[in-house]
Amino acid sequence: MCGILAVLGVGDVSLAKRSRIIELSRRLRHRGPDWSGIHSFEDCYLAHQRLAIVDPTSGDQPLYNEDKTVVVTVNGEIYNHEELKAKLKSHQFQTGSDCEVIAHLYEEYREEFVDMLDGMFSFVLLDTRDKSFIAARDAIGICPLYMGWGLDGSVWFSSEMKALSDDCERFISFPPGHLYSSKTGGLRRWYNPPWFSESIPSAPYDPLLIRESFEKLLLRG
Ligand SMILES: NC(=O)CC[C@H](N)C(=O)O
Repeated sequence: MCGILAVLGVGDVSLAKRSRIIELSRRLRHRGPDWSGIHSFEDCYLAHQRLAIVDPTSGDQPLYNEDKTVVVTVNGEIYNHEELKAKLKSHQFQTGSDCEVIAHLYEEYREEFVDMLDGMFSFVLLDTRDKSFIAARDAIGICPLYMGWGLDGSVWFSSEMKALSDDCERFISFPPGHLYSSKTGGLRRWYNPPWFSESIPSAPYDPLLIRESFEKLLLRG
């Protein structure tokens, strides 16, 4: 599981606001009993409740890039993290967490890396250099994510509705396979498999091929 809560642009850097966000993050404690973490940058807060799975000793979150200008809070598991790390030779990883790869991929590819991830995930990433942020959810929505808007102009993301419903004027269930970018201010679909198209398949029915494809998928899991 793991629980994530991110509050961006809340316009309040008081201790009272920080305490409120920690209190709200505690509402997700049942999702992650192993660690509680929070990173704040000006009026942006990223919190995490961790159920430690990959690298329990050093993978506490939020996670960062090398100089800590990129911060990320993640629920989920990135199955192909070793493969992706191998592509990021010039990067120095601080932990053995599968999720750290997200911060480094962002440095290389900006918003265009989400379809490189093989796994189940919901995450929020803050780039402190320009205070922009992105949030994304896996292709079919295995990991939950909600998004909300506060009256003060703040944008909220949470694994469960209960951490944002009291403080947001309105909120939605974050659509699976989508990415939110603060730069464009909107949601867009990152998951675009060829079978989303309306075209009717012309390949003849081949039960053996179907069986082999299913087996391949199961072995990968
Ligand atoms: N439970 C989770 O979402 C796990 C997060 C991350 N993969 C870890 O192992 O810590």
